[in-house]
Amino acid sequence: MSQVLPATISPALFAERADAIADAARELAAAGWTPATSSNFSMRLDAEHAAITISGRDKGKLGRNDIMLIDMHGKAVGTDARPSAETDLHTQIYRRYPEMNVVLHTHSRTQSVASRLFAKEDVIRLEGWELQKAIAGQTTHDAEMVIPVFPNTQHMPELVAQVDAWLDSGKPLHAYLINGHGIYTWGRDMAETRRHLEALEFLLGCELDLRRLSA
Ligand SMILES: CSCCC(=O)C(=O)COP(=O)(O)O
Ligand SMILES: [Zn+2]
Repeated sequence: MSQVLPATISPALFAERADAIADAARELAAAGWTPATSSNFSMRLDAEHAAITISGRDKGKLGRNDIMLIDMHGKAVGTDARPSAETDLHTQIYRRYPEMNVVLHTHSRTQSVASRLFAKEDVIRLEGWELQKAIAGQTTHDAEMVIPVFPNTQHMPELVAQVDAWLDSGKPLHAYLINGHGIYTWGRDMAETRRHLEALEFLLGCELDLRRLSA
């Protein structure tokens, strides 16, 4: 499927972002965090557009042609390809956080198990871990960082509404889990977002170990 770009987006910029998404996806897939075609990834191109993974593709085998253009309402632009089923969660972050340029969503085993275990409490409270400082704006292990766990649903507007409600309440949000599903996190660039994802994977694993050991 071919991608036609609007005159305002240079082919070089689209290619650079598509390659960055595909490279990250291959590495995350190699870590086992994108089983069975799961997960989706996007990068902002400008105020109105983002590049995002085409739905259903094997995230370990992505190339430039597996990435497509969408507008900030999640509509395909210049292609008949179908964007990720979870596109609305990406565009929501871009609309709510103009400074954020990358959104990564994965389904690792640790993320999936933690989402089920902590769903009973609605949130995961991280405190006392030095690696919390890998999240932008976190300056000490002493501060509590709260990661919400939202109920899963196949009805995307409900998920979007849950995230909106959290943000509208004024609580900070660096990432969230969806129960039985996976994690979403974001950042100003790919390196920052990868750092967030890796730190959260590690911290969730530590919390699971603590629960296991204190059982
Ligand atoms: C087989 S995974 C189910 C859908 C999902 O959760 C996911 O992350 C991948 O969906 P996409 O449409 O982005 O391929
Ligand atoms: Zn998913």
